[in-house]
Amino acid sequence: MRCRGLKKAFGSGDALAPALRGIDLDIRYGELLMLVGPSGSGKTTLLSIIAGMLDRDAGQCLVLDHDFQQLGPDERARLRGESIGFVFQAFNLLRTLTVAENVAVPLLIRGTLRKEAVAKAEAMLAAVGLDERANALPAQLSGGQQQRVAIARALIHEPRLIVCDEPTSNLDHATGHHVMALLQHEARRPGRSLIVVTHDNRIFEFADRIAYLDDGMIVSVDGPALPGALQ
Ligand SMILES: Nc1ncnc2c1ncn2[C@@H]1O[C@H](COP(=O)(O)OP(=O)(O)OP(=O)(O)O)[C@@H](O)[C@H]1O
Repeated sequence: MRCRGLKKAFGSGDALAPALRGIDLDIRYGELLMLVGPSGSGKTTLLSIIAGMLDRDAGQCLVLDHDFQQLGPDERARLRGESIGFVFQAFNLLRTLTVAENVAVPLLIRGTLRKEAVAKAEAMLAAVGLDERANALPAQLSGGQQQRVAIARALIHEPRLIVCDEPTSNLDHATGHHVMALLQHEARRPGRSLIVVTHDNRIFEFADRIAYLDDGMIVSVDGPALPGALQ
């Protein structure tokens, strides 16, 4: 992922409010990058542009060798569905499907047979410590358990880029560490990258680099320098 001079504002006229004011950022394969900064500093806006959910106003952004903004709606949806896994603050679980079926959805959409998809979902649920809840409905789970279901769903189709907005916000310390270890393991696999927006300083230790945002700018990047990157 490579962003240069990325700008985004919301509103118009007198109410125009810049959210990103020129972001330069690279993410390499095998890396877990955290985006950290005060509320309103632009973290979710940046994540949304990287994940192709929001258009930028200016600058460049190449994700998995594609510029989302140059793609039509079908191509965008296909690239997102195949190559990006999402973990949002709102878990967006489907209430009428079981936990295993929810996790299986990304595979079912891609045409995997139901039996195979659910078996994979059960294995992924075991990885997040929820195999015993596979047949429950989401409403029967705690917030932290639903968070882990959302993480299992984001990983099941082995996306090359995983974007997470506050993935540990509903988790206790031990569960948060367990989930971050799983995410870190995913980021280490060949051809993978992971971006985590977080306020949770208990998980900073899992980052390869931490980019600090303030007022729509990256003010510093901690961690090993990237060759050729603007830091
Ligand atoms: N859809 C929107 N419409 C108008 N303004 C928005 C919108 N989304 C974000 N903003 C504004 O853009 C700025 C950056 O918001 P953003 O949500 O990216 O910050 P953040 O760092 O993720 O904050 P938080 O940590 O509270 O989630 C804020 O001033 C916010 O009010």
